[in-house]
Amino acid sequence: MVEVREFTRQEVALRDGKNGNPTWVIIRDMVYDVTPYLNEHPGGSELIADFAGKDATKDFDDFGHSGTAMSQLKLYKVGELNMSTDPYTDAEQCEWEHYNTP
Ligand code: HEM
Repeated sequence: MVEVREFTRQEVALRDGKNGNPTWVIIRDMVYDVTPYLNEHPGGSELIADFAGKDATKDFDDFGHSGTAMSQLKLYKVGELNMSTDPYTDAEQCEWEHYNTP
């Protein structure tokens, strides 16, 4: 069985694109290293760089990215968010679930 790598939000936050760090983003509980994609992004590198080390789910969805964008994203997956250590408080978690529930 392939082992899924899990990361906490704090671990992802260390990959903030600064000081030579890679640029990781969280989208729907998945963790992506989009460093090689920054300069290929049709919306420009800045829009993604703003979310380096952070959760970009809402903004990614708000733009209404195509299926192509979603499949591009898959190429950069490095793991999943470790939900059991998620530091979100209950209230934040509710808000999170609110915009992630179809
Ligand atoms: C992190 C992974 C991301 C990937 C793989 C990605 C991929 C893409 C792709 C493939 C397109 C071309 C249109 C389409 O197929 O939908 C696109 C366009 C665009 N994206 Fe992203 N995107 C990402 C993140 C973001 C974020 C976080 C934002 C906003 C905060 C953003 C804003 C935009 C905008 C504004 C365009 C339109 C550019 C234009 O047509 O002038 N993207 N993106």
